[in-house]
Amino acid sequence: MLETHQAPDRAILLQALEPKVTRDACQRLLDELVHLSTTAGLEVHATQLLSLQKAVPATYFGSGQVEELARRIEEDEIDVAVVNHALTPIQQRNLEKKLNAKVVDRTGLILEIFAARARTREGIMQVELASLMYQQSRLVRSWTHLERQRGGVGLRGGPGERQIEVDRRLIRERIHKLKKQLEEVERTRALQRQPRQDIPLFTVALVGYTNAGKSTLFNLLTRAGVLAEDKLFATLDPTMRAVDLPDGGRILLSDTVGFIRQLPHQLVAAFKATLEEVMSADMLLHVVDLSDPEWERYVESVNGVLQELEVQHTRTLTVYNKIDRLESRGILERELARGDTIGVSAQTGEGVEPLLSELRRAVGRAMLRYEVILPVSDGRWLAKFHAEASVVEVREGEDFTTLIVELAPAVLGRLQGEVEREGVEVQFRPVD
Ligand SMILES: Nc1nc2c(ncn2[C@@H]2O[C@H](COP(=O)(O)OP(=O)(O)OP(=O)(O)O)[C@@H](O)[C@H]2O)c(=O)[nH]1
Ligand SMILES: [Mg+2]
Repeated sequence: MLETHQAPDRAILLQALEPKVTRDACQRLLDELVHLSTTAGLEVHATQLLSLQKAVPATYFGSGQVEELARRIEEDEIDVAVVNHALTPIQQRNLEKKLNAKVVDRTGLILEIFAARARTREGIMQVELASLMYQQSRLVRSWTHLERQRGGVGLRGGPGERQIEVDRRLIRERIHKLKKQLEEVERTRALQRQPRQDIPLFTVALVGYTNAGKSTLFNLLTRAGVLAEDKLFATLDPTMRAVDLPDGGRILLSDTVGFIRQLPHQLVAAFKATLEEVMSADMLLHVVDLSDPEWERYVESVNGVLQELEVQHTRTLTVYNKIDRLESRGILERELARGDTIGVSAQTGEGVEPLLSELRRAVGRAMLRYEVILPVSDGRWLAKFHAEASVVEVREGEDFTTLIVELAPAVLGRLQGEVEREGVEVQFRPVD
């Protein structure tokens, strides 16, 4: 683990210049790595692009390059080399030996960030599981690490195959146990969620590239005070809040973990449960940081993940955020002309009213609007409507109360059935 509580580790960030990729594109990947490394609590001392025709099996970079790097690392007293690629366990181990520094690859770095940011029990377990699965493939390395710690004391002839076996077994057992616990947590969550499926609240999930401003927008919309900071992955576990829309009506809004290009596959699997909220949402708000020159590329990555989650057909409104930072509004105007888009600044609040109205319209389209008339004395059914429907208006009469409610078709059917069975005096009338 990177020790973020002490003085930050000094890091050099390395990106290969591959033959088919332009120098500009590689530089942008390196810029993103700077962002990720800072988020992980590293002090970025230097960055370097290294030409690479083909990855070298033993050390990833070529031997001349590695020697030069080793010299620089020693001179500049660098603690960590971050490589913006997936290294094999062998490459990582060899590089650590030759560079005499800790070597972290892209997956390892993202795991570190996720581990530091996990909040809920489920999130923490998911990260541990992903990280154990990552370690499992790297056991050789963690074994050499153990050997170094023991300082060659020679426990029963020193750690050998037997020690690897023991470590392997321990990791396997822990993985097995975690998987079971996670299943249990997920079952409980599914149970807790069940009543919600019946509640006719329109569910909206915020999705988008990391740092796009989802949590800031979420806060603005809910005033819930959810953690928002200028670090990547500030949100790891989804948060859900009810939001009151102008002219009545409520939605359930959920904030989600930021997406990222090439999310390590171990994490995609581990975070599927976290993204369940996205998969069951009625509508997605795809938040885009329009002030980032890379925004188009990020939109593509996010769409890729949405496709993986099989939600590419869910109604999506693209929310161009951070418009307060734009020097010219030309791009914004061009993008807005495409439709199903809106420009906002989650920071200044600009554009939030139109966004709320847009949500209001979406709810209106998805839900049925009914006028319900019930006897004033019937407190039980009044409470039922408040609990199970979105009550837009209440008109108190002398003998009867009239409600304007919005509800999902399935809920309407169920409530009408109950009214009939119980023979209560409740009338429904559609409103357009
Ligand atoms: N100028 C400006 N900054 C913004 C705006 N919205 C968000 N930010 C800033 O952008 C940074 C990231 O915002 P977050 O809301 O944490 O982003 P996020 O999408 O939730 O990020 P992850 O949870 O890491 O995926 C913070 O420093 C915000 O203050 C905006 O409209 N304008
Ligand atoms: Mg966030």
